Amino acid sequence: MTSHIKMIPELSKESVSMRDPQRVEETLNSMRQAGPNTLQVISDFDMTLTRFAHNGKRCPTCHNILDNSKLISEECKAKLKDLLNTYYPIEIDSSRSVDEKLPLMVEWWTKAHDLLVQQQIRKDRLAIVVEESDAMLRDGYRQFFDHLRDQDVPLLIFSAGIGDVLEEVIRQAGVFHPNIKVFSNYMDFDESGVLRAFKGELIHIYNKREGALLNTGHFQELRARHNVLLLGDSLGDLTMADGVQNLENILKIGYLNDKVEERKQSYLNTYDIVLVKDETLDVPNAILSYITGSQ
Ligand SMILES: Nc1ccn([C@@H]2O[C@H](COP(=O)(O)O)[C@@H](O)[C@H]2O)c(=O)n1
Repeated sequence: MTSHIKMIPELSKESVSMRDPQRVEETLNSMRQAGPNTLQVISDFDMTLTRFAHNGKRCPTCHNILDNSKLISEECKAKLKDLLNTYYPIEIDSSRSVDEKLPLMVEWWTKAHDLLVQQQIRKDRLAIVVEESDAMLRDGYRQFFDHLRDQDVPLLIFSAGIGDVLEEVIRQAGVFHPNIKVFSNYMDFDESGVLRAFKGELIHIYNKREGALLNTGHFQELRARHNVLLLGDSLGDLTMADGVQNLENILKIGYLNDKVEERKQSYLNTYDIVLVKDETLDVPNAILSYITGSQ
């Protein structure tokens, strides 16, 4: 193993796999030399910044936080559960192509959002359902968020979840710092605070590239930050940095949470560092400390 990688003991964790450690070393070296002023972090949210499981039990996504809450009728809960049981296996099915999955993912998100809109969800109840949920950020989250704030490194959270719920999760954890920007599906409430639709273009798991290209203003503001640390948990997350201007170095870290054997090769082919069933932010934190010269 090479020297820079040795400097980051977390990369020797059992959960870590790398297709090309040499490339990881070279990228880390360039990013460290360029320093924190040239860095931006782009991260997915559900199952990337949040835990996939805790004590053997699945943790909820933003959608699941609402789906399982007291804001949803029993009948609607059953329908949302049916949708999850139908479409989640498709999302993680490595035998189907993205082209085949894409329309089915649009179908899932659209049907789920239509059901949520029928539930007359009140904006002022979101905080309480997040509080009562089992949502959990990954271990080491405080170090992750606080370090990026302290180093003035912008964090873009790019999520196909629900922006209002996501924001509430990080707000309640006390880490919704001013360096954070969120691209996600936001709820549209009427004047009495009742959900009536979702705003803007739908973001689902396979159209993050289009979402990135719609937000050129954000990437224009960050044009001097040509080094990117990208964190994701699906192959769709790999396109989250497609709007970055003057990209020089990108290091992609992928969490492989589910169907590990079937999917490991495709993750190794596309992510620089693959974290298998790792519920922590230890590796991203160690890499950030290294790049920003804080270790
Ligand atoms: N009705 C739905 C639709 C999607 N999901 C899950 O949300 C995840 C997307 O969010 P990211 O932050 O990872 O972009 C995705 O992995 C779906 O499994 C859901 O739970 N319910």
